[in-house]
Amino acid sequence: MAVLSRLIWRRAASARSFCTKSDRQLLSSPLSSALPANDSTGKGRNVQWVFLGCPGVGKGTYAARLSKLLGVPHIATGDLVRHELSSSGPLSSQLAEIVNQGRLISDEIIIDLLSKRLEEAQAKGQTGFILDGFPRTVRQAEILEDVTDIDLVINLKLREEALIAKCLGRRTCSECGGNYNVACIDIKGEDGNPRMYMPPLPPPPQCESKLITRSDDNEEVVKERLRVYNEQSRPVEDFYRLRGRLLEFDLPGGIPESWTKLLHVLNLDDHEHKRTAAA
Ligand SMILES: Nc1ncnc2c1ncn2[C@@H]1O[C@H](COP(=O)(O)OP(=O)(O)O)[C@@H](O)[C@H]1O
Repeated sequence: MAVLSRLIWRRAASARSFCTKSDRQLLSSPLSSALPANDSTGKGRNVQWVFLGCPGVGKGTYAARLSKLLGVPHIATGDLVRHELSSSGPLSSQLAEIVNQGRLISDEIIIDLLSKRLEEAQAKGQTGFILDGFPRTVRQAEILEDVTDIDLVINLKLREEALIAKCLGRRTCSECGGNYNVACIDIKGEDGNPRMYMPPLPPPPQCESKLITRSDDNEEVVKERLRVYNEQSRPVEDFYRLRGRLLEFDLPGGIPESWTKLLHVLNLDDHEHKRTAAA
């Protein structure tokens, strides 16, 4: 196991006072001490952001777009877990059982997977990241807090009926890895809530026959994941709210509309214009 993983886990497993100063320096170095490729924070490094939100809300979609825009890696712990599942390594069957029941895998395993991914980023000289799907428990948030200086936490929000439909409509192309959604969500406005319309995101013709559905995207498991989110991950929102770092974002509709609004609240509309003009 990599040094960082060992140290982070030792940190997680022990009391706060356990770590020596040199441990602390080692712990934080992969995330924040290398020279920045692009200092977009004024802190001598690139952005270190987190996406929170229920299953199906679109964390992956918007985190991937922002990471491209800001030139930082998009690190999704769900992808790290699925990669491990597909590797048929020793952990694979243990993880499959947990994921397919809609439960969370242990803090120890997820931190180990994340540490390895962060070390790869460090080796490439990357100083920022957008995390998606981590932290999911208050304990994970505390560990992250000890080793990084998270700038911003974006909490994506959508009505529950839309979340379930979106999870059930998710498809991935088994060849190119592209993500699509076949659900057409149209919830009429009532009780002061506006109408919510999210058109499908259909695959291109060459992917149509190669679409696969995640094994945990069936109704029973999605409902369990939502229950687990409310029980174990909702308190993470309060963790960051209390620290003044939580940005609440209600998705207004489909991707074009939501992306424009998100860039606006993040003060990044200009960034997008410059990038499009330079392309
Ligand atoms: N931070 C984490 N802690 C524990 N388990 C995790 C974490 N991230 C991902 N997982 C596991 O991987 C599964 C898939 O994660 P993800 O793709 O992020 O799903 P979702 O669509 O529910 O947001 C989760 O249901 C959980 O079992």
